[in-house]
Amino acid sequence: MDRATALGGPRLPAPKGERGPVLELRGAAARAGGRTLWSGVDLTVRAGEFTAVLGPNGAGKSTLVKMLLGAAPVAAGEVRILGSRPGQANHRIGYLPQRRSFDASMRIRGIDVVRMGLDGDRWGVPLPLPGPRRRAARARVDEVVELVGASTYAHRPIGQCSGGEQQRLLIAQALVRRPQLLLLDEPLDSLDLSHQGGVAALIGRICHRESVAVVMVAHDVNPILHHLDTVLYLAEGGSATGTPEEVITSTTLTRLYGARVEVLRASDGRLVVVGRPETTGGGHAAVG
Ligand SMILES: Nc1ncnc2c1ncn2[C@@H]1O[C@H](COP(=O)(O)OP(=O)(O)OP(=O)(O)O)[C@@H](O)[C@H]1O
Repeated sequence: MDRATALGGPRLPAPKGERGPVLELRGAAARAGGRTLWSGVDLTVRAGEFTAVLGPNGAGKSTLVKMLLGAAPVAAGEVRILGSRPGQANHRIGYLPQRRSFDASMRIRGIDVVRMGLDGDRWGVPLPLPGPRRRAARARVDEVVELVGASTYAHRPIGQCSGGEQQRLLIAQALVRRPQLLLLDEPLDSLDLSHQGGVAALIGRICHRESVAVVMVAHDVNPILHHLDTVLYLAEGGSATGTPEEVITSTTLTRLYGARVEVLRASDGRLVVVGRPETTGGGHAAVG
């Protein structure tokens, strides 16, 4: 299941251009605050694949995302994104950081927030463009707003949009430059259940229909379970990689945590982890 063995050793093969994997980690390790957060991580993500990064608070999930953007060092092993080292292909990556929301008094329109993703400077004032480029930019913004189903509220001040609507607009912003990889850090956090389901389905659709590779940090796997191809579970400094059916099992999580953990399936199909040595208040009712 851990793919290190299947892929044979820590060295990465030579880049294969656009047809190669979008993301590859081989024997990768992360350090922060003077300690190793995780090590020996192997992961391959290809175009159109949806990967969830799960694990308890403090396991180093956000640090992984920062590492992929070149904002946190690779402590050991190899990491390659779109054939380059982390940080060198960021213009081809759409990124949605953790816990971003807008104050109710924020007057800027949703559509302008989306447009900022196109201009590169997400929080600056868009530069005036010559006519044809301006029209192309406007068409792309409209296209992506429609893709995320935000057309009816995109012209409202973003501060007046609901959390789920804001999240859709931010996903549109991350998508507007046609990224090949979408990095999402807990995009379902703080959304109610119905919005979680809607945004999860949207991300699944973007991934599988538009062939965008998605790597998403999640606390609860349940809203995305049916859209996922791969799970990377980080805990206790180690990792497990594979399909959700391979990773989210009593056997795998017991091995990873080094303590008895039971995975139960509720009658509605939701997975419940019991006995996980949880480090914070996430509870035992979710997997992640
Ligand atoms: N720059 C830093 N300096 C010192 N410690 C750091 C730094 N960045 C992260 N850490 C620590 O590394 C650990 C992992 O942090 P990270 O944010 O990656 O965890 P996480 O799995 O995303 O957690 P959560 O689920 O709570 O968001 C935490 O203990 C955090 O305090």
